[in-house]
Amino acid sequence: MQKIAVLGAGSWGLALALLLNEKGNAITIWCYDSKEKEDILTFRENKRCLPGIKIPLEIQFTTSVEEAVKEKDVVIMAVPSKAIRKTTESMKAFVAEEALIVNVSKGIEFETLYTLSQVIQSVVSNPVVVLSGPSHAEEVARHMPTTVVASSNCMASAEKIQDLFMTEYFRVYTNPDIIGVELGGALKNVIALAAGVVDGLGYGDNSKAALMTRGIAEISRLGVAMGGMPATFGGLTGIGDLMVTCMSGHSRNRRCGELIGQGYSLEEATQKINMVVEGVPTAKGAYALMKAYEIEMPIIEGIYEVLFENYSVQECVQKLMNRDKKMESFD
Ligand SMILES: NC(=O)C1=CN([C@@H]2O[C@H](COP(=O)(O)OP(=O)(O)OC[C@H]3O[C@@H](n4cnc5c(N)ncnc54)[C@H](O)[C@@H]3O)[C@@H](O)[C@H]2O)C=CC1
Ligand SMILES: O=C(CO)COP(=O)(O)O
Repeated sequence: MQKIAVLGAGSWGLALALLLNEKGNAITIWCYDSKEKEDILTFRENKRCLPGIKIPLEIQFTTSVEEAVKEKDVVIMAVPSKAIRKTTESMKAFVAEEALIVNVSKGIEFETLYTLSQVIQSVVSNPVVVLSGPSHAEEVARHMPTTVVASSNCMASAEKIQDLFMTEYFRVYTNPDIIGVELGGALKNVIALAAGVVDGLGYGDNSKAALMTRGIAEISRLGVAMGGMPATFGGLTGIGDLMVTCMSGHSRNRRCGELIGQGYSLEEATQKINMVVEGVPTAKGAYALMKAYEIEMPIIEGIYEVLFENYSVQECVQKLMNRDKKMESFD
């Protein structure tokens, strides 16, 4: 039995907490929002983001970071990417030196262009493991077979997390390529916004397949330039996560793109979804990385222009389809 803190009471934090609770661990969940905590305690459910999933009484909730992380063996970071640095700073004084930190959030810190494990590692010296892959909370919470990857610079830590999370419905692989794993998980959210635009515009499967295929080419081009291994982008945290996010009815990023394709503004779309849409801030980081590494990433550039430079989705499609003719390439 491990003592585990889960920081974040949204859909992913809760789904993973339920799994770890089923395996006999002692779970304390930190809520950022006291109203969210009260609602969860009243209904034993988070009706905003994981309706219909009951939360057992033995799972504890607190709004104190100190109470959540003190004397815990494992701390799971399940807050939005923009809050990773602040949340890590707030737990620094209380987290045990030997506690394993598991990041399950997906994004890039815009100010530093760090991956999220790099952000955590810049604040605390605990070993950090990233858990990523095609895994919607709504399905994991209903025990639907799911596969993910645990990645770390320390393989022994990745293997501990593999053992901690493995169940009959949740299969965990390890992969030592942490930069490749993190970039795949973060960047696919931007491509998923584009896939949603395809749905919103009423285009078909041809367009979606094109976006996904050329999207993974863009992700791996940048990922390899940043030190990732090419094979990682063909794996669960690359093409696997891209597929689930671009095709799923659960995907917040795809749905946000769909609303934008239907004519809603970015603000209206994110308000309607009322859950974190990581592709939006990540588009800014991805665009800056594209410039910094001088990599061609036309889909990511197009989404950036739609979100932040007032381009219409029609202009974006036209620009993509009328680029200079070229040979198909994957590097
Ligand atoms: N939902 C899913 O199926 C999956 C989500 N993820 C990732 O997990 C992370 C969390 O996503 P979800 O649980 O879906 O989000 P959510 O929108 O369901 O919940 C976010 C949680 O963070 C809290 N929060 C909001 N602002 C905060 C702040 N400034 N500081 C600290 N906490 C704050 C909210 O109160 C809420 O408990 C994201 O990076 C997402 O990409 C990864 C895999 C699957
Ligand atoms: O990362 C995810 C699934 O692996 C969640 O993606 P969405 O935010 O698009 O729902």
